[in-house]
Amino acid sequence: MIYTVTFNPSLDYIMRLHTFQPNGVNRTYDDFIVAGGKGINVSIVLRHLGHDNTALGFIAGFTGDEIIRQVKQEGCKEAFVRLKTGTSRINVKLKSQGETEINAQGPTITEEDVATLYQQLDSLVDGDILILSGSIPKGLPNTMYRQIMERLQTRKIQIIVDATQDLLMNVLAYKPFLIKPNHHELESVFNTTFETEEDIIKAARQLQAKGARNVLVSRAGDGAILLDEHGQVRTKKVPQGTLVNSVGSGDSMVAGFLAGYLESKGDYDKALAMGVAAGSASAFQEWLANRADIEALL
Ligand SMILES: Nc1ncnc2c1ncn2[C@@H]1O[C@H](COP(=O)(O)OP(=O)(O)OP(=O)(O)O)[C@@H](O)[C@H]1O
Ligand SMILES: O=P(O)(O)OC[C@@]1(O)O[C@H](CO)[C@@H](O)[C@@H]1O
Repeated sequence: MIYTVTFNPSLDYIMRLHTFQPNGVNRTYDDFIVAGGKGINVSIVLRHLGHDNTALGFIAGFTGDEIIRQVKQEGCKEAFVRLKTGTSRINVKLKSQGETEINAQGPTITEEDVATLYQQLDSLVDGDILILSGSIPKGLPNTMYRQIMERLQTRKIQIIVDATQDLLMNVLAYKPFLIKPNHHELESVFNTTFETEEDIIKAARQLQAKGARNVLVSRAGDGAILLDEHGQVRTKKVPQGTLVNSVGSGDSMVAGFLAGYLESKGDYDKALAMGVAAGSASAFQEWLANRADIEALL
């Protein structure tokens, strides 16, 4: 079974404005609200691709109810821990001349809530796949994902981590199956700016040396680079298309990569191709791509 964990789900409020003026009254010409949070996006795209999965994580308040409704509507199973107080966050995505995102902090998660998630994770068995994706709310340590991996280390569970900074670096010793930093996240890990593709590969190699089995670096409109567990470096350009909404394209890439890997029984060329196609298919439309959109780009 495939499980995703989203510690900090959201409703994404996508607003389109002709121009965005700070300190003024701005009005949208189009807006909509969709369930979000990285793990949830991965769950939805996996489901769109025909892969059953269960979304785990923490949900609170009326926003949480709407997130659950949408997750179920998309056909995903869910077993979110319902928090007793607070509300799941609303993240604002402003699309005008550029893209501005305002991601809220999210509700407080108590030790008791985390213990409930641990109990759920204790039921995972050999062969399961777990995706830990996105930020964690204030108050939780940046060792959170590492603690989960430590707890599961005696079982043969493939774990994918999409996180930034210490939350990501702390898991490497536990040999995640896949990590997917974007190139800006990789730059900030190494506190540098990449000039060439070779610079990116060098940095990704260092993460592999620290334990990550596969490193997939996404580069938005410049495609992606995969350093696979067999020592191969593969690059992929994006297909032609018009950017409509890039929110969730990285998560779509993770879902596409995993689906491609599973469907091809471990062929990394196919996994990378499906990952890029899924990322771009979502970037070229208002929301998360369907299987037909992804196959068309493949
Ligand atoms: N402008 C674009 N044109 C074509 N494809 C794109 C574009 N932006 C993103 N993609 C596709 O999506 C993939 C992931 O994009 P990106 O590197 O922006 O991930 P990310 O930063 O994790 O995204 P997000 O956090 O917004 O979900 C890219 O590798 C590419 O396949
Ligand atoms: O604040 P985080 O957890 O880093 O990112 C949250 C988020 O920006 O990620 C998704 C896109 O990848 C959105 O659905 C969501 O709003």
